[in-house]
Amino acid sequence: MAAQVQQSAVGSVHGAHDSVRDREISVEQEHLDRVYRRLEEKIHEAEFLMNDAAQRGQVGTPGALAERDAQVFRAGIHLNRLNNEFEDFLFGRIDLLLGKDGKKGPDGAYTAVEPAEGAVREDGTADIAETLHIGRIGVLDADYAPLVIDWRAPAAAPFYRSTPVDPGRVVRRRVIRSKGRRVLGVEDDLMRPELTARLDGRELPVIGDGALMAALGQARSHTMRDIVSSIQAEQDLVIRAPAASVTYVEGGPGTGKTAVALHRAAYLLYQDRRRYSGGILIVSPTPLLVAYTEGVLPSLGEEGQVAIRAIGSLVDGAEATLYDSPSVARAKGSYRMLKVLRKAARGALELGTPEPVEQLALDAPDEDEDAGQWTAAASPTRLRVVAFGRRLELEAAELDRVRRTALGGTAPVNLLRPRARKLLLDALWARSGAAGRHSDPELAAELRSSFDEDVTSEDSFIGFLDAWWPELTPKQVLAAMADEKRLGRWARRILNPGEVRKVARSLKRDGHSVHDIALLDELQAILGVPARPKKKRDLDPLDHLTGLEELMPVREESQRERAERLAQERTEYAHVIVDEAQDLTPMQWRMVGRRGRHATWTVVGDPAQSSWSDPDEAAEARDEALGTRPRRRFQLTVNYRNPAEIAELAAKVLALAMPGSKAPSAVRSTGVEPRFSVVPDSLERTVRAEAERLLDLVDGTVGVVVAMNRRQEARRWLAGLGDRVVALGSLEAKGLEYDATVVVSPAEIADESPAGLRVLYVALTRATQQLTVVSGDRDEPDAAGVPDLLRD
Ligand SMILES: Nc1ncnc2c1ncn2[C@@H]1O[C@H](COP(=O)(O)OP(=O)(O)OP(=O)(O)O)[C@@H](O)[C@H]1O
Repeated sequence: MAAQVQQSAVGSVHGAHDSVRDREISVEQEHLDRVYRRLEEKIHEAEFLMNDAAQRGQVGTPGALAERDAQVFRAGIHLNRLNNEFEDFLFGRIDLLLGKDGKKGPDGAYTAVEPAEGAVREDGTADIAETLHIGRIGVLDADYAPLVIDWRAPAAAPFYRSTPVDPGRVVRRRVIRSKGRRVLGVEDDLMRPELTARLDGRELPVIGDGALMAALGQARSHTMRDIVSSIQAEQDLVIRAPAASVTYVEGGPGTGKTAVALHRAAYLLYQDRRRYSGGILIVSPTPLLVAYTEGVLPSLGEEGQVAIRAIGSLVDGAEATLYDSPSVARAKGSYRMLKVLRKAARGALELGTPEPVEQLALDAPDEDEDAGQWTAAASPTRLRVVAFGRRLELEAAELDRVRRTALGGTAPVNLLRPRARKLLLDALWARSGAAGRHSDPELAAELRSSFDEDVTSEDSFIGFLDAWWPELTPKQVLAAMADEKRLGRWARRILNPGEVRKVARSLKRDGHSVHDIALLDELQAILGVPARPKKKRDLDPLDHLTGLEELMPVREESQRERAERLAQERTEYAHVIVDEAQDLTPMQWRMVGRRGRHATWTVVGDPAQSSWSDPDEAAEARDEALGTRPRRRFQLTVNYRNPAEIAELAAKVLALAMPGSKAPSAVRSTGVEPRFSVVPDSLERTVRAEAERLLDLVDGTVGVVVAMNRRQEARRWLAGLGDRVVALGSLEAKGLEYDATVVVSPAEIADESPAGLRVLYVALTRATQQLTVVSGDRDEPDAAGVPDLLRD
């Protein structure tokens, strides 16, 4: 295919400059054409090999064949997806001075890549010795020379790590913007502006003001974009950090923690696909953030092995749909709940058989309408059986004793049932008087075993055991806790009476809160699941992964379906990434910890944005979940989201919320100051008018953030304004961003919970361009409308 030279989108006002830009675009276009020609060749090869292999069966060593086929076949898949989905398959280029690669760092990237001696002449001139193109996947030409280097390969690291302060061999770093097969533009950053560098005898041209600024200024949609073409050096260090142990990342709002976490998942898969076939779990705070970030991994060519799940969706068959008030959340999230649950799981046994058992099973997702009510047939208080022709009976006191002894075991409650059964038989045997009948131990044992058989085959015994030691499900126990008196008993000296009342009331509601999900998971561990005959299931292709087989399921099952299926089947993962980690309660840390007992971890968060009121307790739980694995700590310091004007305002709240902590520095300024608006009469009219004004000003999205208890009415305020604008409760705004935001009543948000100031800090840091703060009386605005909380 002939190279197509594309016209620059920029007009010709700038004359000579534009012709240089056009020439540079056409240079990149030629390269992209070569890449596509090569990909087409590979897809043909792949089809040929596939057909050939199908006709002739396996030839050669299966591993080697499969590996080779997989490579070409993967190229085919990528080509299809490139044509359909990717806007910028090839996105970067670096022009390098002559040099020798230095030492490899622990992450496999070259760390000390300095120019060779003599690469820069004394007069400040130098020649470009090597040019590398960077893209979403690697492509080699027919001679195995790289046409495109995968962004995750060590050789691509200088594209991200080189800075004017520490340029290494990189002279010019170029971001290429393309759509499908068409190059649309280029943006250059000069890493060594002091040099006069030549490429093929011509001076190296530099186009544009840098790609980062161009990316940051773009309008936002309701889905996050990948940042693969503009990852910054400090972020790249985190993405490529070795997987072993725990990678711990802190950074203020907008420093790219979520973006980095997602790119890290893609990087880890690239590094060691086989190891991570055990699955990567990304835990996100809200379903909104899951929906916002879901597209990033597919855009990086990865999805199958990564499950992104909200913290309220980690337990299959239960989904968080409700919010708890701060005081209920505080009780349910705290470590104290562990003791309450242990007591409840044991206490629930005494309540007898829940009715109907199946309807409340944890794995019956659609049938939990009764979760708030505990309808039980009372636990039997007498056991009557006939054995060896005699009637035997155990009364309430004896049954109680047996139950207490059985519960003295350390196994999960449901797994103690065999022990309880054995103790019942012992008690009945003692009553039978048959114990001393034989002195010969063998005969005595025989007699006992026929006694046991006699008793256990009786319907009355079987029925009794089912009612007296029913197999409990987590949902049943949680439902049993909705009774205030009962909960009061189980939580004596653990929760105060006010907490008992509120927690019990919250459990009466139809549905579960995000905090209930962690309780259900804990109960599952406390109760245990008795072994059942395993269901036959199809062979998991990942169990026998070789290059080719890995790709086969793509045809029968979409990547997404496969990811969902695997996510459901999996209970433990090879790597766990926790986003917004500062928000996890102790009980949630326990839940997440159970999913990564043998995993390596990446934990990203910002203590200043924590909505959990007791950070010390949460830190203790986190340390317990992460165990003694060594930690590698990183700090992200640059705010890519908020313009300086907005970051400065938010920093005032940070100073109140966490005195002494440092806000990240904003990377850009827009000259647009935040706007302050007071409510003259109707809050609804003020907010709606402001949202309309902002919708006119920005191309992308507008978020209206209100206190949690106003979110329903706020949705009504905005009715009919279209889907570019959304209303959010303050806790729902976590991790999201909008072109413009309206923050309604800082005082209301701050007063809503003990962590209210930190929640307000989150709300104020969501905007990429414009922020309006609307104040009511409670905010005590000054003459300029600035609320008390945001004044100097
Ligand atoms: N290197 C980068 N190039 C371009 N955009 C970037 C870069 N790093 C971050 N961003 C953008 O900055 C914004 C903030 O990123 P992200 O949401 O990952 O930050 P965060 O640290 O998780 O923020 P928060 O703590 O507020 O949730 C996003 O729009 C992201 O795409």
